[in-house]
Amino acid sequence: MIRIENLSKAYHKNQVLKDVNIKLDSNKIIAILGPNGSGKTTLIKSILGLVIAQEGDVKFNDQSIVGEWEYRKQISYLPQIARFPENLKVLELIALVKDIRQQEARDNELIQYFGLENELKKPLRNLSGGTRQKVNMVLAFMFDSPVIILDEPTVGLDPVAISRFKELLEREKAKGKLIIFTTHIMSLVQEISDEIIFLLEGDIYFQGSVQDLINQNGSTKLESAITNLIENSHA
Ligand SMILES: Nc1ncnc2c1ncn2[C@@H]1O[C@H](COP(=O)(O)OP(=O)(O)OP(=O)(O)O)[C@@H](O)[C@H]1O
Repeated sequence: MIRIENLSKAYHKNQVLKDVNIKLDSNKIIAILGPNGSGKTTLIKSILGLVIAQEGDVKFNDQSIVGEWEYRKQISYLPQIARFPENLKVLELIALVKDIRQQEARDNELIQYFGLENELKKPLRNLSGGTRQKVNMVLAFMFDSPVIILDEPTVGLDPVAISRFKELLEREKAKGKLIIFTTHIMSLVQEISDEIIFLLEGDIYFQGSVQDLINQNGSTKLESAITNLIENSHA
């Protein structure tokens, strides 16, 4: 579905992605992992066309995304930090995004699912951090997009909301979608991902299943397998 081919991106002298090659297929939940500053958000933004790489290409259904924007209608995106005008009310924000996208939306169902009924008339500046993230969840899941990209989706969410989020992801995957997410919470990765892509200093250090990573790095837990992976890479 998505192919990243020989992608290199530098911000001035800071080489963030180095000749990255990845294939991302439907019907999977894929976790992009790596230490702070390893290039996860840059990689995601390259898929979305928000970051322009110096070299390489991103193909969506075998077509290069360079100069294209129509393909974006097939992707839903939850950014790491969502920036919207603070005076907008929740209901107005949802209406605005629906208006821009012009696609059928299941916002009401998700508002109930995340218990946001009493927040709809509040301006964004009055929302708690977790409630903001629930609103972002509604925006990310309300269109029936074949690809869903989530940059640190569980930040600020309480345990009930996290459990609802996981349930939602499984349901979306069952529809044959491709779900890509980043997180620093290894228990979440172990629980829900089919595949891991591990980035380190702009290189792909590992791509495969959680079990393969654990087996390769001689540990029983994902967290220690990743620590071993990083330590071995500096050896
Ligand atoms: N717009 C930008 N201009 C200049 N440098 C940038 C820009 N965006 C990111 N960077 C740099 O690129 C590198 C990778 O950043 P990126 O946000 O992709 O990392 P990340 O893996 O998502 O990190 P984190 O886990 O902290 O979210 C960092 O060194 C960062 O400072």
